Amino acid sequence: MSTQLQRLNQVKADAILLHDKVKIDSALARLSEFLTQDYADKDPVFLVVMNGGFIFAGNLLPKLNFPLQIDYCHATRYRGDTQGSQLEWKVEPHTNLANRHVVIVDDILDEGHTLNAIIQDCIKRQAASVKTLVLVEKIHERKAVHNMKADYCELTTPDEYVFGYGMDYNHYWRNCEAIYILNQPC
Ligand SMILES: O=P(O)(O)OC[C@H]1O[C@H](OP(=O)(O)OP(=O)(O)O)[C@H](O)[C@@H]1O
Ligand SMILES: Nc1nc2[nH]cnc2c(=O)[nH]1
Repeated sequence: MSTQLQRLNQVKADAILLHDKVKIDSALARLSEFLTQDYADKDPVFLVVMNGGFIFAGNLLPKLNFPLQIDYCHATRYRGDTQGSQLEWKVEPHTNLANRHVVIVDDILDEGHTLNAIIQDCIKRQAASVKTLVLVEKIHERKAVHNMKADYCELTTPDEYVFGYGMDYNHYWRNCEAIYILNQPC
């Protein structure tokens, strides 16, 4: 096995389990109830933020038994690193969001710069409403907007780098079915 693969396996072996599959599944069940109450009659667009949002969206959206559309955008500011920098738009939404109820779906609200930029973009596109749906919120005082919170979120993480369930470590391990805290020097 290459040293790179050995290193990646070691990262997973050393990581600390934060939320297991059972906990994530029950968070998804609660989210699907709230979203059904709020959006069943609203013809919403769920705008999935690539790459991190796709596993969360792929598991949650099939639980919603009402008409909805799915689009995606890709904005990144970590690029496989554990520290964020300038936000880069890679793909903008394709759907015309004017007068639509938009729910932005992402894996994590950390400092919130990514979600904030996408919210502003949806407002600029004249969406009727814009809400945020994230799998996990990181607890700290460095939010892009004071006290920023997602509209829909059922899990939190301490102020540590996490991976799994869509979130990467050096572009790997998005495929973990649980969420782990990285336990290596960054
Ligand atoms: O709240 P913030 O501090 O802005 O960080 C959150 C963003 O960081 C991650 O994306 P990343 O830039 O790693 O791109 P990726 O989804 O392609 O991995 C994650 O998927 C969120 O979109
Ligand atoms: N994988 C991952 N991506 C992030 N983007 C912002 N914070 C994080 C984090 O803790 N883990």
